[in-house]
Amino acid sequence: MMPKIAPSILAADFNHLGDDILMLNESEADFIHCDVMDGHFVPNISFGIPIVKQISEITEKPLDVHLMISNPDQFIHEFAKAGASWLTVHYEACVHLHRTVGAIKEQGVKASVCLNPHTPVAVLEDIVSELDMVLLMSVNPGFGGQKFIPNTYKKVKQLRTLIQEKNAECLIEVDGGVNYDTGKLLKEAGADVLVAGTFVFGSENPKEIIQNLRDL
Ligand SMILES: O=C(CO)[C@H](O)[C@H](O)COP(=O)(O)O
Ligand SMILES: [Fe+2]
Repeated sequence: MMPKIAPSILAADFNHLGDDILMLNESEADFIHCDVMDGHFVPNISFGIPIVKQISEITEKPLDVHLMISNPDQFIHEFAKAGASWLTVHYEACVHLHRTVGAIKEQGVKASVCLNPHTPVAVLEDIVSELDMVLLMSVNPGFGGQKFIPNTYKKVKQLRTLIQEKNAECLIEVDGGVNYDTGKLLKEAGADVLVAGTFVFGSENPKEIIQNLRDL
């Protein structure tokens, strides 16, 4: 199956963000990945609710919002109202993960949980059946343009096995350091959605990169 592609606008030119969103409307992108960072859960600050809302006003693509924030429960309603179609919270940021996942679904938004590179897939055993997607970080969250961590391939395979064992219907998304080489191996390992920031927006022709990633 063709992987879905979620360009991360963290690597877009924020002086021309509107143009980049309109360009993505014309592309084969499946989602727009929005990286929200709070300077507390991760050592960087990106953007928040107002920017997500403005993107939602001009995009034709579902917004895949990756919350790298402490205490995400506090903001679920606001991000849903701002136009998120998917909300991803970090396992490491949630004390009552089952409650948080329920709160996302109550908003009519698809629920996704993210694991940092050091967090084993096994922690999802009792929640995976409730999820629409799992996001595996293939870099430490906080910055774009980092080097892919190869241990991720093993985690994709372990997650695929867990999803099958539990009869769950849950997509596997991978985020960080995705390019043609890592993307191909991720697809072979069983990934459904590839996030790509630097590789897409660092290129002269982002639409072609998106198309090629889909066709890997
Ligand atoms: O969540 C993220 C960083 O925390 C980004 O989505 C990720 O890093 C994508 O960027 P790149 O493709 O440049 O590695
Ligand atoms: Fe991300």
